[in-house]
Amino acid sequence: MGSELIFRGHEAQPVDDSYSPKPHKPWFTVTRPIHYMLREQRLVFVLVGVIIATLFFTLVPSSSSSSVPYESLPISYFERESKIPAYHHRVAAAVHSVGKVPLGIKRKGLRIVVTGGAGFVGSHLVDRLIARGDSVIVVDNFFTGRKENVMHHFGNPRFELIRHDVVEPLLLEVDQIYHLACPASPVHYKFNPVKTIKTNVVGTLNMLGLAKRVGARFLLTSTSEVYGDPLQHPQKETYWGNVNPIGVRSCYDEGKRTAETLTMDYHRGAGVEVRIARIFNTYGPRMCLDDGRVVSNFVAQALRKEPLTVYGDGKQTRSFQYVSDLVEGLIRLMEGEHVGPFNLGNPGEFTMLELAKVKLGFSSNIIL
Ligand SMILES: O=c1ccn([C@@H]2O[C@H](COP(=O)(O)OP(=O)(O)O[C@H]3OC[C@@H](O)[C@H](O)[C@H]3O)[C@@H](O)[C@H]2O)c(=O)[nH]1
Repeated sequence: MGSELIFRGHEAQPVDDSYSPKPHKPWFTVTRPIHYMLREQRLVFVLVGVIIATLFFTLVPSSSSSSVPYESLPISYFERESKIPAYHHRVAAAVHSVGKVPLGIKRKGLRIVVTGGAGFVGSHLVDRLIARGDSVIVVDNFFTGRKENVMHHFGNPRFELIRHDVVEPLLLEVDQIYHLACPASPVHYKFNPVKTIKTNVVGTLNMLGLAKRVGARFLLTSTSEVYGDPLQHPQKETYWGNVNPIGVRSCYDEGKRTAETLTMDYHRGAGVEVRIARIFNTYGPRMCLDDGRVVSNFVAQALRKEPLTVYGDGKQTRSFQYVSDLVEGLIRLMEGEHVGPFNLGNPGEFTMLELAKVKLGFSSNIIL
C-alpha cells in the first residue's frame, strides 16, 4: 500500500486578529489586593503601624552616636562661602544626618578608599576613619609608604590593605575616595620624574574614573607647590601661581596642577562630586611626637636638645602644622559642601634659623 500524502495547506485555519502575547487578566485579580487589605481590618493595622513609626522618628530625641562628633569640629578651614550648589549625595546625607539618628541606632559606616594610605598623612587619616567606624581600604604601592604605618589595623574586619599602583585601573565599590597616592618630598618625586607625573595624571584619572563609575565622592590632596615660586604672599586659593613647566620640580607641581584640572573637569563634565585640598606642609622626613604633633626631623632634633643641622644658609622658610589638624581638615572638606580648592596649613612661615633661634629657643649648636 502506497503511502498517501495529504496536503492540508489550504485548510482554513481560524485566525484570531486580537492576538496579544500577554494573556488577559481577569478584572478580579486587580481588585483582589484591595479586597485583601479591606478584610479583617488589615488596613487599620497598617495605618496604626505607620503612625507609630512616624511618632517614633519625630519625637525620640536625636543622638550623635558616631564616635566623631562632626558638629564639635572647629570650622576654621571652612569659613569661606562657595558658589557651588549644595550636593544631595546619599553619603553626604548619611553623614550630615548624623545628628538626626535616633537613640540606639548607630551611624552607618562608610566604605572608603585611601590611596597612599600607608604614607605619613594617609596613615593618620586612616586611623581617624577607622576610629569613627568606617570601613577603609588602603591602596598603596609602598614607594614611600610603609606597612608599619597601618599594621595596627591588621585583623580589623573594617580594614583592608591592597598593594597596588594607581597608574593601573582598579574597581572597588566605595562611597568615598581620598586620593593621596603620590611621592611628596622632592627627593622622592625627583627620583623618577616620569613616574611621578604619570602617577599624578594617570593615577588621578583612574581614581576619578572609579569615582564616576561607582558614584563615590572624590577628594584630591593637592599641594601648595601648585603656586610654584609664588609672587603673592601668602597665597590665596584664587592665585594661579607662578610655575615653571619645564623645571625639575614640574613633575610634581605641574603633575598636581593637572590632577586638579582633571578633578574639576570630571566635576563639571561628568558630575562627579569632588573636593580639592592644597596641603601646606614641611618638606623632608617628618616625625610625629607622642602628643600627636607633627614636626620635621629638624624640630625633633631641637626638641631632643641635639645639635641642629641647618642646610644652606638657613633662610629657607617652612610652615608647620599638626597632622591631626590636617586630617581633620581633609575629613571636614570631604563631608562639607564646598569643592575647594582649600589651602590647608599654617599661614605662618618661618625660616629655619628663625625656627631654631626664636621658636625653639636655640641660639647655639646650629650647624650651618
Ligand atoms: O606611585 C605612587 C607613589 C606613592 N604612593 C604612596 O603615596 C604615599 C605618599 O605618602 P608620603 O608619606 O610619601 O607623603 P605625605 O603623606 O606627606 O603626602 C601627602 O601629602 C602631600 C600630598 O601632595 C600627597 O599627595 C599626599 O600623599 C606613600 O604611602 C606612597 O607609598 C603610591 O601609592 N603610589
